[in-house]
Amino acid sequence: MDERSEQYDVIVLGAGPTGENLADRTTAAGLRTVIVESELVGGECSYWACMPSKALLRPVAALAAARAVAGSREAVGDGALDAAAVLARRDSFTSRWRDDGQVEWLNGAGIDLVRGHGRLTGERTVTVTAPDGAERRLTARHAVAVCTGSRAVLPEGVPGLAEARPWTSREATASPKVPGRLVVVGGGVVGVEMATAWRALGAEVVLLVRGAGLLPRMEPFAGELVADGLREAGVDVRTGTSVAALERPAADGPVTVVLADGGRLTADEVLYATGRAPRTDDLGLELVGLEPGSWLEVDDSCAVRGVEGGWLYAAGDVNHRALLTHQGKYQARIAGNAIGVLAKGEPLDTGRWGAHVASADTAGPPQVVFTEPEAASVGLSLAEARRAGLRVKAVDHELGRVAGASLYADDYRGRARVVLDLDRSVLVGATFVGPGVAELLHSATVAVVGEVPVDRLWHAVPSYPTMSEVWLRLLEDCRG
Ligand SMILES: Cc1cc2nc3c(=O)[nH]c(=O)nc-3n(C[C@H](O)[C@H](O)[C@H](O)COP(=O)(O)OP(=O)(O)OC[C@H]3O[C@@H](n4cnc5c(N)ncnc54)[C@H](O)[C@@H]3O)c2cc1C
Ligand SMILES: NC(=O)c1ccc[n+]([C@@H]2O[C@H](COP(=O)([O-])OP(=O)(O)OC[C@H]3O[C@@H](n4cnc5c(N)ncnc54)[C@H](O)[C@@H]3O)[C@@H](O)[C@H]2O)c1
Repeated sequence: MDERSEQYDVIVLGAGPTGENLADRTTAAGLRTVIVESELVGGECSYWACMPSKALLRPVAALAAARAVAGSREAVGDGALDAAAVLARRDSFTSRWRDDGQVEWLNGAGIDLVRGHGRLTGERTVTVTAPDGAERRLTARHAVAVCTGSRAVLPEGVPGLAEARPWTSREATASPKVPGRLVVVGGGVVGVEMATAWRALGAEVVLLVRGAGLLPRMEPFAGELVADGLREAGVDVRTGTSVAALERPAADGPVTVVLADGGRLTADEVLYATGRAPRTDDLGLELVGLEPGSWLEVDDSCAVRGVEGGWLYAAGDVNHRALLTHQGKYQARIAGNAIGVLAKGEPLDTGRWGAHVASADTAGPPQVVFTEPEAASVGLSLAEARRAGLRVKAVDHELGRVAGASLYADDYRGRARVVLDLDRSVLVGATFVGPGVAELLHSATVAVVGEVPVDRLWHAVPSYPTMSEVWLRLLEDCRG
């Protein structure tokens, strides 16, 4: 070992939710672990993604819920959200972009923190460049885990895009003020959530979607009901619409969005919500024969494929298996435990649902889209199940016909679908769309991941009168 290097058992690059959980697991396994962070401990999720976006969206749902019920509707009247109070609450959820609380957690968990940009400079070796340019060399006895996440990606070849200084998810979640007019490009999760939030906070919002509908990875009815909700809230949703160019002649002036059909829109800000790219461009990946800037391909224990000695791991967004905080944390538990077991010289548990296999990524991870209505899904959509060659049928039910839903909101509108594998009589997917469905999802996740036979699910009795009684109707049709 080089005398100038500091030796650890495990080095974790990136202190987002994935890196923090991975470091926690390896530390719990008795391995001395250091985490390297170039920005804020807590990562994208805490400061520019999940937490601030959900802090902006929760008041929208709370007001909608009050409006949906006679009696409370009269109490809130036509009042708009108090934007200043919502933004202040968002700021408190991001700890005003300070990470002292999370650093305290690392200290308590016994994990060392080194601040700066980490880069591989040899086998099991990382060099960290601090903001002042000082360098530290760290070596790992057992593993280096890359948990560096992803950043927003802007499309290439759109004239004027860079000069227009578009918002990405960072500005959309952290803006200190409500723009008067906002154009959102992209009908994925970031696009629909941020259109929902900023519209409710008072912006005029146009949502431009190049495809035929919103939320293309979910069942088609999810995108349709979310589009209805956005339109009812006053968002101008335009499908089949592409941007040809942007013009922002004055740095502090408005931006003009030129559409492919020749139309023009003027806005104060334009948000590009067009997907993510891995933060692997300056990581020294070439040292291990990998392409800088690529997603890191891993096996089911999150070990990076093709690296001799099996010492390099990648978990969370950076491996592109499932760009969700809960899946990153799940992979972190799997990979952290795997590193711990291998360090003891013991074998991994690699069966389909083994302790060291991130099988839930491939079964179809759960996801909640916090729009109004909410959309929640787990497992495969009907189309995905068919593409996978399964013999399936979809069973649908209008949620509003369930007593719990009709109590939840007057004129409740929502839909549930389960996808039944006819050969095994288990559910392989479920989708719920409607106000307040987020908390319904975990029951479906347990059913899908547990591969619980429909005849046994029949004995899982939902409480009356909750929305969960939709399970009774769905299961009746599955059995019938
Ligand atoms: C607007 C928005 C809303 C979202 N909402 C949700 C949601 O509600 N629920 C959900 O499950 N998911 C949500 N996501 C996705 C979620 O944010 C990501 O899946 C999650 O942050 C991934 O965690 P991670 O730890 O892999 O990466 P990150 O959170 O990106 O953390 C990576 C960390 O690595 C650091 N880093 C990068 N390179 C280096 C380096 N070379 N050296 C040192 N440090 C480095 C970064 O500074 C960062 O702190 C949302 C995403 C966006 C954009
Ligand atoms: N509630 C949640 O769980 C949540 C919330 C936000 C983000 N996320 C995660 O973060 C990730 C990133 O979200 P996202 O919405 O940025 O990405 P996304 O991939 O979900 O959606 C991007 C959308 O932009 C469209 N697009 C791509 N290039 C385009 C272009 N040049 N012009 C117009 N449209 C274009 C795509 O067709 C796609 O529909 C997602 O994988 C998501 O899972 C999760």
